[in-house]
Amino acid sequence: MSLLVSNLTKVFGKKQVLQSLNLEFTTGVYGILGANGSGKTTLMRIIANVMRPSEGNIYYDGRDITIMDHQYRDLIGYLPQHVGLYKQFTAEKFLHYIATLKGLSKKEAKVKVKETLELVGLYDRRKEKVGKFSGGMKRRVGIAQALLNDPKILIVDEPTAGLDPKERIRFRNLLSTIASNRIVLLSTHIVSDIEFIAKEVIILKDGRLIQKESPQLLLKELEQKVWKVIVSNEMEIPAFQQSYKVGNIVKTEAGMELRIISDTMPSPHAVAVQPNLEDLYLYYFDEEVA
Ligand SMILES: Nc1ncnc2c1ncn2[C@@H]1O[C@H](COP(=O)(O)OP(=O)(O)OP(=O)(O)O)[C@@H](O)[C@H]1O
Repeated sequence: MSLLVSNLTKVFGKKQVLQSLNLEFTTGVYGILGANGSGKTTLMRIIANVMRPSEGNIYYDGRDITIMDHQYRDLIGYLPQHVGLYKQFTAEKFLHYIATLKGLSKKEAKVKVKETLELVGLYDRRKEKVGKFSGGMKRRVGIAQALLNDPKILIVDEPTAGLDPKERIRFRNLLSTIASNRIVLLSTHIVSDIEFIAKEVIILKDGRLIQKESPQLLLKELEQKVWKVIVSNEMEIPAFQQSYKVGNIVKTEAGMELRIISDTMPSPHAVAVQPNLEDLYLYYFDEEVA
């Protein structure tokens, strides 16, 4: 199974939001990482076939998705950033309702609703109203609805926003399980979401592809670019912040320890340290880590 994004461009008015993107996906989780406004949602909407590109094509197993039309839609499960759940419905009733909208027969719906509720760990809570669920549980209902038609391609936009750390881990593991025989595209600006589960990380900046690599390779490329510098006087910190990207600053017995991302050694006493994905985010996006 393969999904090919070819020369994809999207323009809104005069603004070019996606610029000649070329990407290929096979089964597994792909993390789409980018700062706010980098084009993640636009890319996902186009792949989900709810928005048309200005230029370029998408091919599923070699076939243009515009020609496949509803056949392609049947292959897609999409969980947008903000999904409207019917709060008065129980989880089970809501899923039955969506199954009807997706054109499943009553018999198919019965099987799939049970199966997806079990998969997302909500079968025991199926009789409870969705409005009473926690953020994580609502996201799991969202995933369940996206999986009802047994999609080959699952697209989830910022799925862990607003979840607590425990819910986030649970959600990540769920996506990992689902991806064993599907393409899962996950957009996020939270680095830890993709650190452990993504086969590849796609870094978007201003609608351009900056990197597409496994997390391991991306980190390897950062070796000798992440440094630890200890300063004895706090007054020295602003000078480093002006000249370099400075990550965490920690107070230690030896003084203030600065984590610095720099292609060159930032000070004669700097020591190279093991890079992590937070460093990667700072390296590519000159911003605070979310
Ligand atoms: N329908 C639209 N009309 C005009 N501009 C749009 C439209 N949709 C998105 N944009 C603009 O396109 C750019 C990319 O938006 P997009 O939502 O794809 O980014 P994103 O990476 O998903 O950001 P976020 O993380 O904030 O959701 C933004 O500058 C946004 O304002």
